[in-house]
Amino acid sequence: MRIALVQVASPPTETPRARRERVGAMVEQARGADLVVLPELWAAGYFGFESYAERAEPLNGPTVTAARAWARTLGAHVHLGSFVERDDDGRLFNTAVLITPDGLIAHTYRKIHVFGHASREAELLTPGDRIEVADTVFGRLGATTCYDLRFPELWRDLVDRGARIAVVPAAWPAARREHWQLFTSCRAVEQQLLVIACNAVGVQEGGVELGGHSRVVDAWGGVLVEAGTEEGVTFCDTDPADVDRVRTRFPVLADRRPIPSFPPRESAPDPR
Ligand SMILES: O=C(O)CCC(=O)C(=O)O
Repeated sequence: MRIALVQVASPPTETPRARRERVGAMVEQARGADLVVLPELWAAGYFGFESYAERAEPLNGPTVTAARAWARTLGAHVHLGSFVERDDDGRLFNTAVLITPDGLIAHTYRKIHVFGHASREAELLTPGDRIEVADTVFGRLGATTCYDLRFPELWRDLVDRGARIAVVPAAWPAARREHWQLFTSCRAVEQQLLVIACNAVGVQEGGVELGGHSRVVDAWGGVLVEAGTEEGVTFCDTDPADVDRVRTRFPVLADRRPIPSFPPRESAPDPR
């Protein structure tokens, strides 16, 4: 399996159409990959909160339509990262989408843990309330988006649903890059998954610098590839069956035990 991580910048002055065309040309450089992965909210720009409403689109809007065409042209799966989705009731979501080489939507995931620290995402977007996995030629796959990396219970749920691969689109700031590296490695080892994590780069609204360092981490914790802080395409070759080999050789997941809850959850103190 050849993976291409497409690290994208979203400069505030660029128009949506110009960005789609520029990113489309970058995706073209990923030709030969089986799975092409992009970051979180690259079309709107994660920190472009003022434009979320204006740039929100339905699932058949310009961003997903462009990504479906890229998938067909490359004959590859394209995980478009995520985009600001507007549903029929006018609610906005941070929605990740996987597209097959035929241009069909194989999987969507609306980010559950919307981010509210020096971020207006939690104010503007509705959190998702569903976790789903998709059966692909690479194995069963799920997605979690950026801040979701900090919530291992979501990841364990993916494992319980049979996921072998987790794709993580992100707009993770450079200021917390060590956390990004730590959590992507940690989730891979703890959940025994192949983690494919694609981050944004560049400086966005408010002067926030995104951290790059998109990476692929195998189920043993090996960092198979790690990009730098520039825009561009980074390739990684791996065998997704390695996940099963790790789970068989070191069957931690089979050793799980029911955990008695103390104090009872309803009387647990507020940790803040
Ligand atoms: O958790 C973090 O430090 C970054 C989260 C974030 O930027 C996001 O969810 O978009």
